[in-house]
Amino acid sequence: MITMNDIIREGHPTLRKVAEEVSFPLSDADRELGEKMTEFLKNSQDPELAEKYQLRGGVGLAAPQLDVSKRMIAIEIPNMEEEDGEPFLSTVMYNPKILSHSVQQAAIEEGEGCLSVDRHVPGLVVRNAKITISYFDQEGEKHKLRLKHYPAIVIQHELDHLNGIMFYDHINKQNPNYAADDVLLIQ
Ligand SMILES: CNC(=O)c1cccc(C)c1Nc1nc(N2CCN(c3ccccc3Cl)CC2)nc(N2CSC[C@H]2C(=O)NC)n1
Repeated sequence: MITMNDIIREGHPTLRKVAEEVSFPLSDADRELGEKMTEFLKNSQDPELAEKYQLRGGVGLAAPQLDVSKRMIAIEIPNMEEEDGEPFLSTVMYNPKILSHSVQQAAIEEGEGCLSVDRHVPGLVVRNAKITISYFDQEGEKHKLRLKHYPAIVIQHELDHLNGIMFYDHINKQNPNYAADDVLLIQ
């Protein structure tokens, strides 16, 4: 199973590389890696397993964070309403791509965290509020998805990892908590 030891931290060059597209049919390695990434996110959200294996909670993980410079991300966003219900979004995306996005921007009011960043970096990370993405699943089927607000932010954070971008690259240097009046602040 993937643990925090497998996650590379800021300063590691792979986090600043542009990752390579994945080819289909998937190799066994790429298929298995996707499954392990999902397993990590689920474990990280389970209080007992997170405690037992000292995992930081995450809802997204990109292959470059495991020192694998490939365009694949795992997303595991729990359903905020009912406990133990179906997750809001649980999938591994291969060769994900933003097709279009809103003019409207949004940011998580509390800022963003990253499993590859062992420090609290305060500030608003302003992103597109709504995005339309395409991606391929494990079977090579192409999907198109429209997302908004928190899920859209999570996907953009993970997509940034595929292009060597860290969340704090977006934070306003002069005033980290600056966001224009029309930026939607997400709880
Ligand atoms: C500095 N302030 C903050 O971090 C911050 C502070 C407050 C609120 C938010 C909302 C913040 N922000 C933030 N919180 C998260 N989690 C909340 C806890 N959760 C989780 C943890 C444990 C079990 C189950 C779960 Cl569900 C996991 C996800 N995740 C991200 N990000 C940025 S986009 C990718 C995503 C990611 O997975 N990061 C590892 N940001």
